[in-house]
Amino acid sequence: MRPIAAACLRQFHARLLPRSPINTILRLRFSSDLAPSDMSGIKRRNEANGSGEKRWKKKRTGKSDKKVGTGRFEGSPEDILLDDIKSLLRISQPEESVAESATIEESAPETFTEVEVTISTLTSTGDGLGTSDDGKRIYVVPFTVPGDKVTARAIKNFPGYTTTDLVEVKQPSQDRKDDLVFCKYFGRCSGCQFQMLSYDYQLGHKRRVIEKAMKNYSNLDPSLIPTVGEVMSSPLSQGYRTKLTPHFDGPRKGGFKPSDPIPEIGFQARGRRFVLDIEDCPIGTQVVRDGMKSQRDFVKHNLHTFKRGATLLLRESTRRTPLENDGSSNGNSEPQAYTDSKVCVTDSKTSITEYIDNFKFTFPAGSFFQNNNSILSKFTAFVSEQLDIPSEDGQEHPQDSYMIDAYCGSGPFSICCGHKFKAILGVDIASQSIESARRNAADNGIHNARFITGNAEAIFADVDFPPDRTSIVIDPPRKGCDELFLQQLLKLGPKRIVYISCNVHTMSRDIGWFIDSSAGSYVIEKVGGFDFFPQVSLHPDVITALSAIYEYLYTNAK
Ligand SMILES: C[S@@+](CC[C@H](N)C(=O)[O-])C[C@H]1O[C@@H](n2cnc3c(N)ncnc32)[C@H](O)[C@@H]1O
Repeated sequence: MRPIAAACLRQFHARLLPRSPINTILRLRFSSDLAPSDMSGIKRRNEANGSGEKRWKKKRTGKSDKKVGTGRFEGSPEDILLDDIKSLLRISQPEESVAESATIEESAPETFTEVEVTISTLTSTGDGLGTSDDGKRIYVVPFTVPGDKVTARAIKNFPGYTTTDLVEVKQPSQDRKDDLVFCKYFGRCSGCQFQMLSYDYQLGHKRRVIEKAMKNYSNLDPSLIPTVGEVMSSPLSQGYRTKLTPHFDGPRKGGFKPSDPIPEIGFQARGRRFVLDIEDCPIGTQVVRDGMKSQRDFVKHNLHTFKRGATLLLRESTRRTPLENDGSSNGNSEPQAYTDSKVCVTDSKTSITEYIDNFKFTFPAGSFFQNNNSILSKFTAFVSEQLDIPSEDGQEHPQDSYMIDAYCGSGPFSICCGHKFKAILGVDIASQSIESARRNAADNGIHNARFITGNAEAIFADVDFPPDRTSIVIDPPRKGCDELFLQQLLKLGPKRIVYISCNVHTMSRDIGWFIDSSAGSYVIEKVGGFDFFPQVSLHPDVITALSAIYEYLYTNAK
């Protein structure tokens, strides 16, 4: 079950730098009642990972566990937060003393007592961090900004750090803009924790998260990492989400009874395991917000029909009606060619429609499609440009070039970028998405595309495109690419690779492995971000797009 804001971001330690004991020790996971910003799946994660204290004391094995291979780094929010804590601890006290002696008790406050904290850092997960007076303990304080002086309530102690609730901002940072907060659930809901930051500040922070991720998790020499570009803003910073999934809990057995009270219907409460009742969510598009109200009413009036708790689906669908050419204008010089009307779909099997520019996409409401339509036009245009293969003598994209669309979903890249390629091959593990991709390609006049269902690496058995005239776009889920896929990609050696990710941490891991393994055959040309999730930290908050250019792999072999 996902709360309102899914997320993404992460880290690593340069292989060329010495790894301190604390690096390894800190690869523990949260085992608290609290968790970082994305609370989804926390129960399962806690059960799987055991106690944080044991993990803290885990000894390093001497092997990097952040490379492709066994025990590879998964880029979870817990790992990322812990690495940020580790960095701050390292600044405030000698590494050895932290690594060897950290215990829960050391300088730990009593649970539920209040502490005064000055926030010095904003983590990649979106939490503020401050150090205790003796420098031996870090306080993790949600909804804070570097420079804030706050009172926080200790919730749970771990070796070296304490998770807290924010009680009061005693002296605000100059970067805190509380008048920007637009949602009445701010501070209690687990989503949209950046509302008190200007949008420019949010974009700057997300850029720093990408920089940190590439530096810490790619294992690459810094000279191989280009300057991280600006994070491109979303045209809409509120009212952009075309999909919301509020949920409610229910009895484990026997279903709801007529006498049962109406449960809380909403999103995970910040730092708690219960659902916060949410009547309205202003980051949803208007039709999705309206749908939320009517679905809440539906649950209230039909509670007895639910056997247990449920996740509600609210998904925007667009009906586009061509206009008669009556000379009316949309305000630009171009006459308006259509009108769009929106409806909210709540059945996951119902087919819905979205447009990116004039490209039309239909897919089942429950399947994957990007949730912020407002940014898709400039994002797909950017990806299209990165896929271009410069010809020998200039900038022109050769006519006889080919495209691979790995993790293609219902085909947005094949369709928005595919017109300039001679042939396209797409792959996705979800057969439903592949059916949609085939239909969408046909509907949009892309007749040279073939889509196959399977693991991404299945593409390599099927592809016969000449590598030096092939571009590939890779858009994996948050866990990144499988090792086998990366190995075969390296073997194929396509001319251009555009890696897109909603988890910059696993992306950095994969790209680091790839660049390193290519032994100079590939270089990273560009790294930057697109802010798909304004107001939100981590999951999925920034989509990163990176392009690597093929230099000479296989040149001599052919
Ligand atoms: C982030 S989505 C991207 C989808 C598409 N590119 C888009 O922008 O709509 C990741 C996609 O990877 C697919 N996927 C997950 N694991 C996969 C695997 N092992 N092999 C191939 N596809 C996979 C999912 O079904 C999903 O469609």
